Amino acid sequence: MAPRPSPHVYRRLLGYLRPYRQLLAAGVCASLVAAAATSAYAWVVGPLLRAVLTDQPVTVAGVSLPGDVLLRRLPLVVVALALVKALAQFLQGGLMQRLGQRVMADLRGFLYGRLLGQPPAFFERRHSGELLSRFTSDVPLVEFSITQALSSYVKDGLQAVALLTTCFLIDAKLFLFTFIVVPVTVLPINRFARSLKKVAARSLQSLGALTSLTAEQLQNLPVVQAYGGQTRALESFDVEADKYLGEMRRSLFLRGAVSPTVELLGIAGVAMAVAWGARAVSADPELAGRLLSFLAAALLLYQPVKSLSGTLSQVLTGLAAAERLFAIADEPSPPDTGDAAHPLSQALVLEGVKATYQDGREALRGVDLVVPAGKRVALVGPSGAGKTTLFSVLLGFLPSSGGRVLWDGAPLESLKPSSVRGQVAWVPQEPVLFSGTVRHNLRLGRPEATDAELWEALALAHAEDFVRALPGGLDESVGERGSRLSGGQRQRLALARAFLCKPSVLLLDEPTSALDAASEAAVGAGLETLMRGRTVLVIAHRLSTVRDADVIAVVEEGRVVESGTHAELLALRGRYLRLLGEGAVAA
Ligand SMILES: Nc1ncnc2c1ncn2[C@@H]1O[C@H](COP(=O)(O)OP(=O)(O)OP(=O)(O)O)[C@@H](O)[C@H]1O
Repeated sequence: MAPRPSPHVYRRLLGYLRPYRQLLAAGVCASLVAAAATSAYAWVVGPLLRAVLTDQPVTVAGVSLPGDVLLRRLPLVVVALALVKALAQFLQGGLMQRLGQRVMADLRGFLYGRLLGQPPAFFERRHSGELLSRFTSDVPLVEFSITQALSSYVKDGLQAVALLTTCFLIDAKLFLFTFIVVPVTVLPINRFARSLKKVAARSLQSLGALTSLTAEQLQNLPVVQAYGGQTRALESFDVEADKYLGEMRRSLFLRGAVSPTVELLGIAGVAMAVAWGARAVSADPELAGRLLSFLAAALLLYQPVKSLSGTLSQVLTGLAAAERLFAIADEPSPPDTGDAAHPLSQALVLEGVKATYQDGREALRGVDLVVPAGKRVALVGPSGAGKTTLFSVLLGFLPSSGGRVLWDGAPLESLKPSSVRGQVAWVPQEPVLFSGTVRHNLRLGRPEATDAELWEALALAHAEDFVRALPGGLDESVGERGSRLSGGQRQRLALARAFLCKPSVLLLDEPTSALDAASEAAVGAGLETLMRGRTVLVIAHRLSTVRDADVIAVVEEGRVVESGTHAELLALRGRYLRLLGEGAVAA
């Protein structure tokens, strides 16, 4: 999807403020107080300086006061104003930061939620490193631009408006003369803004590529090292890093140029005011006090205007990042709607099922298969035949491009995908564990499971003894991807997790490789218990599994080419026999 234009993105970001209207209102109030206090400085500075420089009585707010009274009272007023301003700014900063943080937490949660709903095909098109860079680089940029922008736009914007109004009220003619330059500043800023946004988008893209490259090389470092690929890895890193540096150089140049340009134009305006004012004062000495207040207000304008122009460049970078975030979040995800799937009671029937990957490869070319409820069907076939693809279709990860899958007679598309997955337990060949405790890993499919249920599942998976022997028991941490457990132990935890889901259908990619004989026996015993009484579709790697199956389906080139019992298929003396001869199924 093409990135949306930025006004839309900005409006969309502002939409995230809606739930926090009160916080925003409180922040704006605090800013108003701070802005009023800043303007009041300008009003008192002129009379104060006049009282210091001359002996004559000075008029403040229509009251004529002698110089010594003014000198006694005005410093107290200045301190009081400073106090009010400091307090208001402190409040304003805190409130706006809190608001920005909440908005960003919502945005981050929204993005993550959208990612979690995407099918595997979405992730195949993107590098995980690139997606990570959205969280690690883009989200903080948006966050910074929102918190900074809110704070600065409200605080500095109000102060600038208050000070400009003050200048106008002090002397309208002088105001018009001085600030004639203001519209002139808008033109270069606008040009800067457009170029800066383009450069920011390019540098973010470049950073994403750099993150992807680094993540992939580091994740697979042992292989990179084993093949002596460090130099090549470093070279490709340097190429990407140079690209990123080039984009950043352009971005920093533009960012650096905004503030000085605004500053230069502002100072030119003030210089003109001084020149004009000096001439006007010689004609009208009464103007001197007003001129001092005017200049004080104009100089006080310097800080908010400088801060606003700095904010502008951050906001533009943040907008470019937000555009990238929304482009990802707006990718359509398959809807989770339809009828609820009930436990399978009759059969799972596949009629001419076809499936094509995004690159156009047709991995299933018309699979016909009946999996009767409560029976075991073993899939055998050479590597690349389409066995795993079949599981992807059944789990709703890959839509079928032809044919039908019927769940007790109901087409799979008519059933709610999450309810089908609720009925199905998928045990992949390589168990997937997450860093966290044993309990955390077991509860993946059933977060509400009690400890008693966890122990029951562990016992059924033949994993109870080893978990009891762990110092922390259920609270023992398993390490990243379960690295603190053996392969067999990881596999048995994965089985216990499947038990907890109480599935009616089991999709099993039989775990055999990388297990020693003792582990294999334990895992095999757990598997046997898991399969008992359930409808099982198993990608078989062991002869015993194939022999025990009620139906064996031989898959080749995306089709079921033979099916029957072990004895029937042996008698056929066809593909099955040849597969056994080729060692596709281990003894
Ligand atoms: N994500 C993908 N994108 C494109 N093609 C794919 C993808 N996954 C698998 N394929 C292709 O689809 C075909 C079937 O693959 P599949 O993984 O289903 O085979 P398999 O029978 O499970 O093989 P193995 O026993 O080696 O795991 C293969 O030609 C494979 O290259």
